[in-house]
Amino acid sequence: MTPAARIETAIQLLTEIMDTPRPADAIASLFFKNRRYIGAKDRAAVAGQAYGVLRRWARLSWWIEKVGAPVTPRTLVIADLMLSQGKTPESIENNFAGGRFSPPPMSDAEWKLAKALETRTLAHPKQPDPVKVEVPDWAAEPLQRAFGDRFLAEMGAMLGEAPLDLRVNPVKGTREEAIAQLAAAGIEAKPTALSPVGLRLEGRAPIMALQAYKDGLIEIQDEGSQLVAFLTDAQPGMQVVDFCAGAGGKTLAIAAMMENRGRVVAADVLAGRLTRAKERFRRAGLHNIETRPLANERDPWVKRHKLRFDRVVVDAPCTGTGTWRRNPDSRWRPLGPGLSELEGLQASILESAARLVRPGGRLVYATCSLLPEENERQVEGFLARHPDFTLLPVPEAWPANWGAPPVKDVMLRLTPLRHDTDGFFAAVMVRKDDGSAPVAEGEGEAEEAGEA
Ligand SMILES: C[S@@+](CC[C@H](N)C(=O)[O-])C[C@H]1O[C@@H](n2cnc3c(N)ncnc32)[C@H](O)[C@@H]1O
Repeated sequence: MTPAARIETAIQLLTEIMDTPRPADAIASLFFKNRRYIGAKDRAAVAGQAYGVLRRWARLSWWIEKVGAPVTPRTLVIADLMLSQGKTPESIENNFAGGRFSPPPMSDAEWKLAKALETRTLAHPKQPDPVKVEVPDWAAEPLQRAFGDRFLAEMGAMLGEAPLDLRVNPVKGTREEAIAQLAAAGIEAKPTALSPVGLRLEGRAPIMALQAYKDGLIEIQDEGSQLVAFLTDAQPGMQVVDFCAGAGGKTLAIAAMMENRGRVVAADVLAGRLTRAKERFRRAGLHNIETRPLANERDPWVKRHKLRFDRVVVDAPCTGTGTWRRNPDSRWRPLGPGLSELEGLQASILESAARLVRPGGRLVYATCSLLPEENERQVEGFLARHPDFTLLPVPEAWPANWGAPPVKDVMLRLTPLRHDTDGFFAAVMVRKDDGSAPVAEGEGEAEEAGEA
């Protein structure tokens, strides 16, 4: 592809991302699937340009609006070429030559924009703090309140790309074996600092094409997500529910901890996600997982199984503010419910799922959000309504034989700045075992769960 064709294709991709209410990753993957003639290097360049704009969106938009131009995929790319890539207006004009494989010629407003940005840099001291660190309006106030004078540093650490983390599946092999297999494929992987079964790769690698992946020895999972799963301290033989299992990232880690013994129920309201998760369970060689599609969090299955489970995980739907490095588009186009709707849903899911926990059992509440409204406030509210639950500090919840706990705090709050993981929150609560809990109804309804 010529540089002009790459620019035009990036503008097309960006237009699809801005116009389609789906995650950018899904849109990009379909975009390239429909254009198989685009080779790997060109694909990387086109995606790099489009994602670069998504990562620099607020600062680019700030400049475009300052100059009085409309914010469009074309002006965003023009501003990015000027401010991030040091191009001149003339060189951009040369690429915007029209014809089959180039962007149509620049309008007067676009030319004026390019000229106005000559000698400028992306950052400007007059940019408001949220613009400097690419924080959208809907999240600025709660994040500023949460981080105080660390706001700029914490959010600044979310501007770059996330590393690629893997989790080694102990059912299939050791971390050393995985490192050796990756090295044989020319991929350097280093042990993660906090997860005892994690590996970190700098840069991208075609993981899914590797034999180690196909054999289930490695899975893609952020180190923070691995740590949340380990806080269950799920033991072989236990009964566990992963209430918001989704595509099964944490279910896999939990079932592997249990060495394939006992039972894990992967539940979710999206049956399609559970179906996709089954393939991952199979690849991982895990046979102790059942799937349970739920109509909603108050599905009658919950009542029928109350007080039955040793461990219940609620990995609640959330704003995903902790994953902005991976999903820069989610800052600008939050696709699910808004914060206040999520707060109600999170409380309702926690309330219902808690019924499943047996006396002495654990309830792990987690999000990939950095917002206290979705995290500490939910846990505090739940504990105030349920004096039969108490908080178990992270160092006490952490499995005894898994090395040092990742943090010394009562609740787990991971951020890219401080832990070099995605942003994650988790709190572990235990139902008191003092004989005051109601007795479980009926027994042995395992056969009701779907086959994994
Ligand atoms: C953060 S994602 C889960 C990610 C997953 N645990 C993992 O580690 O890969 C939250 C999940 O909650 C599910 N969910 C949304 N509303 C729900 C509800 N009312 N009851 C149960 N699950 C729900 C969503 O479908 C989504 O899969």
